[in-house]
Amino acid sequence: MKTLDKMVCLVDGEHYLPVTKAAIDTLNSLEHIDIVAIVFIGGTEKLRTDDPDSYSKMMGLPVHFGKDENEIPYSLIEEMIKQYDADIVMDLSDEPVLDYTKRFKIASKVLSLGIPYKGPDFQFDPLTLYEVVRKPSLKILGTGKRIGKTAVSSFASRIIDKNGYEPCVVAMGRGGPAEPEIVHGNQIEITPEFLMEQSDKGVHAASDHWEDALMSRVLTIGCRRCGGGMGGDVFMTNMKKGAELANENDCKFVIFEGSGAAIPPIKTNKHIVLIGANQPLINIENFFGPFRIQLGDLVIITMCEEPMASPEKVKEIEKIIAKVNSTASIISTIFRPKPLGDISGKNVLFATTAPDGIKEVLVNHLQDNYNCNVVGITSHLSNRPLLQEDINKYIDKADVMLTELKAAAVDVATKDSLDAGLEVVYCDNIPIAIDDTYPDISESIINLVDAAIDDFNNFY
Ligand SMILES: Nc1ncnc2c1ncn2[C@@H]1O[C@H](COP(=O)(O)OP(=O)(O)OP(=O)(O)O)[C@@H](O)[C@H]1O
Ligand SMILES: O=C(O)[C@@H](COP(=O)(O)O)OP(=O)(O)O
Repeated sequence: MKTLDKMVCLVDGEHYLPVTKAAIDTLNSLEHIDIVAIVFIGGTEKLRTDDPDSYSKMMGLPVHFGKDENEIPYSLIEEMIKQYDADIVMDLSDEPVLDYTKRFKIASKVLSLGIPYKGPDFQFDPLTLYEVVRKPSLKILGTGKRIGKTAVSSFASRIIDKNGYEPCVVAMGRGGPAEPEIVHGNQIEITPEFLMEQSDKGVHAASDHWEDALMSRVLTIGCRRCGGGMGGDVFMTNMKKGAELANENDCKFVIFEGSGAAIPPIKTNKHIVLIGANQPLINIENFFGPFRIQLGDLVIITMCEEPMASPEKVKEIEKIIAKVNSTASIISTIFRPKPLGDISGKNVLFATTAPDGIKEVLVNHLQDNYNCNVVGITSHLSNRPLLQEDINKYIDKADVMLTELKAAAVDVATKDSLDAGLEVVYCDNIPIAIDDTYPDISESIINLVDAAIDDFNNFY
């Protein structure tokens, strides 16, 4: 049975008023729709009156106008949703009043108020947010794949753990398990041989929860997800079950980690949003980039160095974030590799998913800081045939396989190396602020955790 939807309609002056009125009457005649307000969003070509009273009289419903007829009244739309406690916004406007960018901006505002935004051939739905966590929590989400959510999540959980908050991480991924899987990263030793055993069982042993468990040594819960909508909702996930497991387990703070640009469908107290400086500006500034940015209490921009991004591009991204979300702290960062084992004096083959253009920087960092000799590097960890070629090329010269725990790290890199008698050492990626004008990353994370705990205590 359909419930009654309180609807706010967006109309313009490019439509002849009787045409708009006919559409409004059609909608209002449907039993499940109750139009509570109309917002006039611009356009003058067929507009005979811009007097709200006479327009409202003609429509037989309250019509609200913005202050400037040449601007889309975004705030007025938000106000009307709140004032009328609307359930849905229906867009009866079109070009030239609205273009794609303006429509995405309206969509972002409507979705962040938790209701759908609908037009003749589209509907965007708000995020699914299950209210299941019974502990203070935060989520880490991002604007794309491989922009550093796992690296930052591992870094954050280590800091949070070190400061005595007893965290656990619930991660979802497209290679995650059918049932949420608990990994006691704080208790078990995750060796290459152990990961091989997992991989031999047919599971994705480089999935994010294994990486989190290995890098941060805290309890992690691995979940799966399939599909990712434009606003970040997923088609299918077992993360709600994962959250319920976190409730039952021995931890006091929960970190939910997104996958690609998909957002954990769990209501949390605070949000860290990650943006890759390598991503096209259009995806950060347009579409549902701003929707994600506005969720952030802390926004971390990753990969803020050449060749991924020029200093000018990083500044531009910072400007976009500050415009969309003036209250969030922003930290621009780079990643540097940190081996989890001793590689000093060794000949190293390094396997990574980092872009080719940064290879030399990574090799120099490893050689300068870990007293090793990098005999080969492959950036093809996520392309099995090319990875195999690179491994064949260098394996005879190496004593150690140093690899990120991602993609084909276990089933190819670890397997080949163990077979060839090499030692396998896994490698973390550490976020570092690009200069000291930015807030300290660790301090910012701890402040956010404290704020999440306050928020949780106020609510309960
Ligand atoms: N200096 C660097 N410059 C650019 N990229 C780097 C650098 N160092 C590491 N990287 C890459 O950054 C990426 C971080 O990956 P990570 O798994 O943390 O991202 P993610 O957002 O969690 O991805 P997913 O959506 O798969 O969960 C890796 O591909 C890593 O190789
Ligand atoms: O399955 C997972 O855990 C992650 C990461 O897998 P790797 O790419 O690290 O293997 O995939 P995603 O979140 O991008 O869907």
